[in-house]
Amino acid sequence: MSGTAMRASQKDFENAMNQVKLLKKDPGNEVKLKLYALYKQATEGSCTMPKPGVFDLVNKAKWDAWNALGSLPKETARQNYVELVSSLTSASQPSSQVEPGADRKPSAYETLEVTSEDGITKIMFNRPTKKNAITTQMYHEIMLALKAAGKDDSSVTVLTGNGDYYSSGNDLTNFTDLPPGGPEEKAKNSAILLRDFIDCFIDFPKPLIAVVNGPAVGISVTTLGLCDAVYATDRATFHTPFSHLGQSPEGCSSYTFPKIMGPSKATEMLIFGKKLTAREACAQGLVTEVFPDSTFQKEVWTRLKAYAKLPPNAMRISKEIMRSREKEKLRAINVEECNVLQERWLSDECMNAVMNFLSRKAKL
Ligand SMILES: CCCCCCCCCC/C=C/CC(=O)SCCNC(=O)CCNC(=O)[C@H](O)C(C)(C)COP(=O)(O)OP(=O)(O)OC[C@H]1O[C@@H](n2cnc3c(N)ncnc32)[C@H](O)[C@@H]1OP(=O)(O)O
Repeated sequence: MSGTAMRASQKDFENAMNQVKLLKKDPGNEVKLKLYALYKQATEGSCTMPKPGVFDLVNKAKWDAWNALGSLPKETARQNYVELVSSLTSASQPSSQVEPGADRKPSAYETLEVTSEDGITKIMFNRPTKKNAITTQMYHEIMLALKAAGKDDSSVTVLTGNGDYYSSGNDLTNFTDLPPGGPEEKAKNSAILLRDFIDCFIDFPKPLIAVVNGPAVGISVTTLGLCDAVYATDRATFHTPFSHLGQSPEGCSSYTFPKIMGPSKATEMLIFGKKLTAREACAQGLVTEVFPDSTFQKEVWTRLKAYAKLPPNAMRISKEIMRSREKEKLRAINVEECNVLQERWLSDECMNAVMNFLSRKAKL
């Protein structure tokens, strides 16, 4: 088939189905759901299947995607399927032009961009089109990057985001990828993953600085309480909508937030989900300093480069003496929060909130 104006034939459709199997890169859960829905609509017509139960996350996500196509005609679904596959295959074609930096070593990370320069290791969340939401793969990559940065010869480490968001927190599609043991096994594995992830922050040996380039949500806010300094653009906001999501605090925030801002301000954030502006978060001690967005990057990086010239061993030792008394306590709090969350993730309140977001009924 050439051009999108022509109707896709059955042959085009079959070719597209074969091309999907040959895709070199996993197109991600959302695209796979779209492909599934279009395939079902093209071959069987509108969805008449009974809706799967709320705990049957994968089948429910598939059902939602198919059902959302309503009465889309079979021919249109076939056409859309062929076009979607075509866009995926052309995106994965190697470019004939040499990209700048093509001779650089391929990155060890798919979801991060990690660079080391001027004594600073910068770990940048790099899923800008998904507002840097943190997938399971990304949790693992951040842990690897932090462990490597803790041992490299840089003096300070920076966490930041690519694009307009710092991070929208946990990627809610993490809830749909169920192992054979179902939601219980997923919740158990996720609690272990979360505990190990947060331990990497607790144990990080050098100054760890968050450069908050835009809004931050959920776990990307709570981990700020474990960083050594937080610099934010005045465009940033800070939002922990745990109750809205049927969840409870993580990242040791049940301890660090009341300590930083006092119990009632922490209650507003962690229980009532109040979203703070950068200036409010600074007044409450969660943010170290706020900069105008227009000069944010320039001012912050000039300052960080100066800090990175300070003697690295002195900085390490000072951090150790400032933080060591709290480490055991933080680890214990981390375990406790993960245990509570493991139960919360299986609750109707949490499942419904996640499903509402995934079926596009709710946003924060
Ligand atoms: C069974 C147990 C499993 C448990 C697994 C958990 C493992 C560890 C958990 C640790 C706990 C962490 C707690 C938290 O972090 S809570 C916070 C979770 N985050 C959210 O609820 C944010 C949800 N996102 C939104 O409300 C909005 O996207 C936004 C951030 C307000 C931005 O809105 P805007 O209109 O500007 O942009 P879009 O919505 O169009 O976003 C662009 C695309 O990005 C996708 N997106 C954004 N954020 C997320 C997210 N957190 N999870 C998944 N996808 C996200 C969005 O869907 C758009 O995608 P599209 O272009 O394909 O439609």
